[in-house]
Formats: sequence, C-alpha cells, structure tokens
Amino acid sequence: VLNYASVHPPVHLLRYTVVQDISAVVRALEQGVKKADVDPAVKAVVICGTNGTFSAGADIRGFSSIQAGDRPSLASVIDLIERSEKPVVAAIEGMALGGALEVALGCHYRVAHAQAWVGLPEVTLGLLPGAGGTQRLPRLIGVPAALDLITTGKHVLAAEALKLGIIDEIMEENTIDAAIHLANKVSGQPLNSRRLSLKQVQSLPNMDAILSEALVKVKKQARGCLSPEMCVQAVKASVQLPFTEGIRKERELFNLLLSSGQAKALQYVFFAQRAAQKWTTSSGASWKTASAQPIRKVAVIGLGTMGRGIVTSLVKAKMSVVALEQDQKQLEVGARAVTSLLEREASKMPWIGQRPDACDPALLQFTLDFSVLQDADLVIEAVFEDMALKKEIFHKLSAICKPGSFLCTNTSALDIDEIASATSRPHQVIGTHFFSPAHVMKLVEIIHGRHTSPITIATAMGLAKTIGKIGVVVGNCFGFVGNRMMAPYAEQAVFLLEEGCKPKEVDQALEGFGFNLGPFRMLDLAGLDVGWRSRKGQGLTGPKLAPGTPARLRGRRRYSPLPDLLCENGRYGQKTGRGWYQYEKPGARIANPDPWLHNFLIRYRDAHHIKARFIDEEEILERCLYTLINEGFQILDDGIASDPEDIDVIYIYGYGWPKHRGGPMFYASTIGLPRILAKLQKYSEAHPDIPRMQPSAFLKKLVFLGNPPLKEWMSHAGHQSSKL
Ligand SMILES: CC(C)(COP(=O)(O)OP(=O)(O)OC[C@H]1O[C@@H](n2cnc3c(N)ncnc32)[C@H](O)[C@@H]1OP(=O)(O)O)[C@@H](O)C(=O)NCCC(=O)NCCSC(=O)C[C@@H](O)CCCCCCCCCCCCC(=O)O
Ligand SMILES: NC(=O)c1ccc[n+]([C@@H]2O[C@H](COP(=O)([O-])OP(=O)(O)OC[C@H]3O[C@@H](n4cnc5c(N)ncnc54)[C@H](O)[C@@H]3O)[C@@H](O)[C@H]2O)c1
Repeated sequence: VLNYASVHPPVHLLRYTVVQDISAVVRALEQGVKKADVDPAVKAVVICGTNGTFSAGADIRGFSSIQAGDRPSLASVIDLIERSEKPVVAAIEGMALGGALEVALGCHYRVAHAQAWVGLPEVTLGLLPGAGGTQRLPRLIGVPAALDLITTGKHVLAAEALKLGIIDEIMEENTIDAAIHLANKVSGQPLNSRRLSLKQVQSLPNMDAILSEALVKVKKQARGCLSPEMCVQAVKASVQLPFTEGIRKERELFNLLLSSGQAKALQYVFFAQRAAQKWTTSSGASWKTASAQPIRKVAVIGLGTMGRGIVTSLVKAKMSVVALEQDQKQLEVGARAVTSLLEREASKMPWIGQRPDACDPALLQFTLDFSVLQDADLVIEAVFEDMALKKEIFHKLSAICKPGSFLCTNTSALDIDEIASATSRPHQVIGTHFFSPAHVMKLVEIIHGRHTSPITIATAMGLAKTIGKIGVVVGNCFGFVGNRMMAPYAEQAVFLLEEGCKPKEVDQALEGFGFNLGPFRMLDLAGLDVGWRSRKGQGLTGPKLAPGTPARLRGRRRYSPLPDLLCENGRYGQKTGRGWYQYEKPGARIANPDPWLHNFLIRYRDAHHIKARFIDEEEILERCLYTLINEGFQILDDGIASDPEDIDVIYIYGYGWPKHRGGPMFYASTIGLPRILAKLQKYSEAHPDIPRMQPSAFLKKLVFLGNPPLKEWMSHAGHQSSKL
C-alpha cells in the first residue's frame, strides 16, 4: 500500500511497498500523481519503494478476486503517469517485477541501483504483463529483446537492463537522491520523446520471421502452456497496431489467460513451492526452530548417473567437493563425465565461464581414498541401489567422518532407518533423493528417518537451497513420495504394452498431456538396471524368486516381467544404447522405435496368450495418471507427505509433470474427485489383479464428504499423527 508521500520541493516523492494489493496502490498512485500535477509548487515526481525495494508487482493472491470493470485500473494510472506534464522518474532499488516494471515504463525516466533487477515474470504465472508492458517494452528496447524478456519471464540485473535500454542510469548508492537530482535536471524539458506510448516500435526487415519463429519456439517449449504464446501475440500487436489498439489486444489476451485454469494452476504452484519450504514434523520440529549447519565441504560417493550430476550441481554452487569411486577406471570415467558436464554448463552460462573463479579446480578433488572424507561436513552416497552395499558404506563413513558430518543417501526407495542403523549416528543420517539428470532437475526429496534430527533436516534443506534446488521433506517408506507414486504409473505403462500399445504410443499420450518425457523415454534415461536391481532386492525377480512362480503373477497380483527381460538382454536404456527404444550409440539421447522390441512384444504376447487390442489415448492417460493420483491419496492418508502441495511440487520439479496443470493432486481437484473415483472403480473391476487400481480409502472418504477443496483435504486425513 502506498504508505508515504512526502514533498522534497520541488520534487514530489511517491513511496509504495513491496507487494501490493493492486486496487489500494493503484488508487494511491492515482491520487499522488493527480495531486502533484495540480500543485504548482511541484516541478517533478519521483516514484520509489520502501526499505530498498521498488516492488515485486501485483499481489498474486489478488488475481482471483479481480473483477471486470475494477476501477481505476493499473493501466489507466500508468497512462496518467505517462501523460503527466511534470517529469516522473522511477527510482528502482531491489527489484521491479511485473506491474512494478510496468509502472516504471510509464515513467519518463528510470534510475536503478547497481544491484537492482527487473523483469516481467507474469508468463510464469500463466499471465502476460497486463498493464501496458507488452506494448511499452517493445517500443523501448525493440521486439527481439522484449520477446525474450516477456516470453521467458526472466529477470535481468541493472547492468544488463541499462545495456538493453530499460533504464537510463545506474547508481552505486543513493538511488533516490540520484532520481531527485535527475528529476530536477529535466524539469521543464519537453517530455513527448520520453512517452513510450507515442513511440513507434523499431521496424526490422525480418520482423515477420522474428515473430513467427518466436511463436514456433514458445509453442515447442510450452508443452501446452498458453501464456508464452499469448505473450508473443501481445508483442505482435505492438508491432501491428497503434498503441491504444495494442493495449486493447493486451487486455483481451490477459483476460483470456486470467480466466484459464492454467493461470490458477501456475499461481497455485508458486505458493505450493514456497509452502514446501516450511516443513514441520509430528514431534513439533520445524523450519522455524531448527537451524541449518554451515556446509563447506561435501563428499560424493559413486560417480555414476547420479553422482556425477550431484557433483556438478555442488561445484556450480562453488562448494568444495571430494568425489570418490570404487576403482581407478570408474574414477577416471566419472571424472571425465563431471568435467564434460561442467564444460557444458559453463557454455550454457557464458557469464560463469568468464569468471576467473568459476569451477575452480581446487574446489574439486577425485579420490579412491575414504580417509579423505574425514573432514567433509556432509557426505552424499550415490552407489548402486543395494542395501548391503549402502550399509557397508555407511558403517565405514560413521567410523571415518568427523563427528559433526551429516551422512546422506541418494537411495531411490530403500529404508533410511535400516541404512542409519549401520552407523553410530542415526540422528545425522538422512535421505537426499536427487532426480535424474541431477545437475538439471530441481527437486531433492529430503527423507527423514525415525531418528533424524531437526538440525539434519534443516541442513539438508539448506544445502538444497544453496545449490539452487527445491527440497521437500517427506517421510520414510518404500519409494518415499515420488517413486512410490511412480511405481503404479510405470506399472500401468508396461501393462499397456502387454495389452497392445507400443512404447511410443504411451509416451506420446503422456507427452501430449504435457510431461517432459513419457514413461518409457524417462525409464531409458534413468537406466532400466536401477529398477531391476530394486526388483531383485525385493525378490520380485532374480535368484530370490521362488521357483515355480508364474511369470506374470506375484502372489495374486499381476506382474509384468517385460522390464526384467529387457535387462536380461543387456538393454539398460540410453547408457547401453538400447532399452525401450534404440539409440545411435550408448549415451546418445534421441530415442528411435526399435523393430527388435516390437517383434519381441509380439512374441511375448503370443507366448502368454495375450490378444493385442487397440487402446485409445483416454485409456492410456486415465490408467497411468489416475493410478498415480490414487497412490498420492494413500500417501497423504499415511502421513508420508504432509499435504497435497508437497506432492505437487515433487511431481513438477522431479518428474516433469506439466506445471500449468498444477501437479497431480491439484489436477485431481480440477477433474473432480468423484470422476477419478468412478474411473478407478471401472478399471479396477476390469483388472481385479491390479490392487493399485483399487481406489484408496482416503479418496473414497473425500468423495463421500462432497469433494471438498484441496486446502481442506488434510483435515480429513486418517492418520492420527503425521509420520513426518
Ligand atoms: C519477490 C521475489 C523475487 C522474492 O523472492 P524471495 O526468495 O526473497 O522470497 P519468497 O519468494 O519466499 O517470497 C516471500 C514471500 O512473499 C510472497 N510473495 C512474493 N511475491 C509475491 C506476489 N507478487 N504476490 C503475493 N505474494 C508474493 C511469497 O509467497 C512469500 O510468502 P509466503 O507466505 O508464501 O512464504 C519472489 O517472491 C518472486 O519472484 N515473486 C513473484 C513476483 C512476480 O511474479 N511478480 C509479478 C506479479 S503479476 C503482476 O505484477 C501483473 C501485472 O502485469 C499487473 C497486471 C495488472 C492487471 C490489471 C488488469 C486487470 C484486468 C481485470 C479485468 C478488468 C477488465 C476491465 O476492467 O476491462
Ligand atoms: N539413475 C537414476 O535415475 C536415479 C535417480 C535417483 C536416485 N538414484 C539412486 O542413486 C544411486 C545411484 O544410482 P545411479 O543410477 O547413479 O547408479 P550407477 O550404477 O550409474 O552408479 C553407481 C556408481 O557407484 C559406484 N560404486 C559402487 N560401489 C562403490 C563403492 N563401494 N565405492 C565407491 N563407488 C562405488 C559405481 O562404480 C558406479 O559408478 C542408487 O541408489 C539409485 O537408486 C538413481
């Protein structure tokens, strides 16, 4: 809320706070500007924020209550600012995001502190800059740069903003004084050349191509998310239409997005991600009371698929890292892989490559010697998914590492308590489950065992934040949250192959839904051997399987041996160049359908007397997604996740669930729980041997209670005390 307006004669200073209720600020800005306009003692106006911050833009929570016809609109007040006959200067400290940058674009001059940053992040909230930003920015900095900022929502620092022409001056200190000085200096000068609405967008010979290429690019990346495409359309309007008509088009597109379910979903994710940082446990420990210990040196054990990505993430965050392997050959392979990942990352971020301190080799040490781990503040184990091996390593670590060291495991599913039992410090043992590829994926599931201390949880969460990841605290059970839900999803995908689908058909349906990768491409990337090892560990296949067990049954449950058969044929996915697809060579990324696999599936169905049938996209989606969601309800009821938001954050940042669909639990709430229940009932009747299709008791209860909104679900959960 505009909380302070004081006169620094002859400059009128308008201050407003960080995140604003649009209507209150808009009203206050309107009054302030009008007052300054009519006061003959005022020669110029400076608009600034409080406490070193210009503004983070509109209050996102307020969007749900914006009514058509809300007056005065932010856009009209920005017009008022621009039309003012007295120069208006924006003094930007901290950040100017969204509507705040739009206010600054309405000002005649913009001065920023060197540490300030600006951006139009609306696209990430399922919207577009709705107060003239899509029309003024292209007029100020040209179409290509405006498209880049508006369609990605990226923030730029003052120096870059100056280069782009967004701001006029950078100050090392005292931005407001500098703005007042500038306002005094320009007072009385003509303002038309400073009014962006009067400017033409700079014409370019290849403008049509720029706009159509931008459209193709955003459509390809958006996976069904509408806002980037609408942003391009709005910028296109700035090129093709006069300012006022462009503004009308911007408003039309904004309203369309505002009323779309996608904007609601993306705004839900914004808050869910933040809520996930505020963890609590049933013992009363929480983010408020537990403080993270400083972590300077981290050791990573195992430089396979996951270890190398984890090391890369740590080095990128400038942490000192020791990486350990089991033998010289693996160490060399791992070291080469890390080096190449770091080089690739540096080439993606040239500004890092230019910094002399970037990826300092002194920060990274490769070793075969466990004793080097002695002074590590925190160790992350990423060896094979094998309980005996992990326990052996944790036993060793417990003896070698200094008493304060935290011991983390990257296990995908194994019991944290059992791993901790191999140490003399179970309170310092925790799961830090990174996702593949670990240098890219944002999620780390933080799994605490029965004895894990609050400080250990806080430290693991702190480490995740330091390296730019999103930690979500979950309870300990087989597969935790993400993989426990992934199991019925992947199981359905394989059952669909048995029944007649091809991997590509299943992947296409789920990629069409918006996933980064369909289940088979994802499994090939992660490595089929990881699941195989786990199934062998559980006695579902391999030497521990009781002789005479039918190939497609485990107990009375349907089982598909297809993934095991692939592994027995040496098909581990991308790493071996063959999996559910074929690849040009081991490690190559482009998945091509493999005739061998299709023939293999035909022979498999014949051998098991399965009659292939046509399965439509609706059935593929419902069976894969609704069984996953069903497990999510079970997880909530068991207290393994503390709320649906945590599950959604896990799925968006760990499994490539399309953000504009808000995560599986949010998606379920938009479909309606009665429909999910009815479909699960239908499929479980058709497949009584798939217990994971039987609707969870918690889902049934919520439907019985009248399908309450997601925010109320947990008040009906069955568990007495959270396992978290
Ligand atoms: C600001 C950040 C960079 C800070 O990051 P940091 O890591 O320091 O902290 P947190 O992220 O943890 O945040 C702390 C705390 O603050 C909450 N919060 C942050 N930003 C917002 C916000 N914008 N709104 C609400 N709450 C916010 C956050 O949730 C945390 O609290 P919590 O309790 O959850 O822990 C970072 O937070 C950040 O990036 N924020 C988002 C910034 C952003 O996206 N800004 C843009 C907002 S959208 C906008 O400005 C839209 C404009 O284009 C204006 C459009 C005007 C529309 C008017 C048109 C109406 C049309 C209606 C139809 C009428 C028809 C007619 O009249 O004709
Ligand atoms: N691959 C994935 O997508 C994925 C995702 C999340 C978690 N995980 C989990 O991460 C862990 C590692 O999986 P991965 O896919 O990286 O396996 P991987 O087979 O690619 O790599 C394991 C590495 O550990 C090394 N190793 C084995 N024993 C060792 C020892 N005694 N000392 C030092 N190094 C040793 C191996 O040489 C190998 O390089 C597993 O627990 C797995 O379940 C895997």
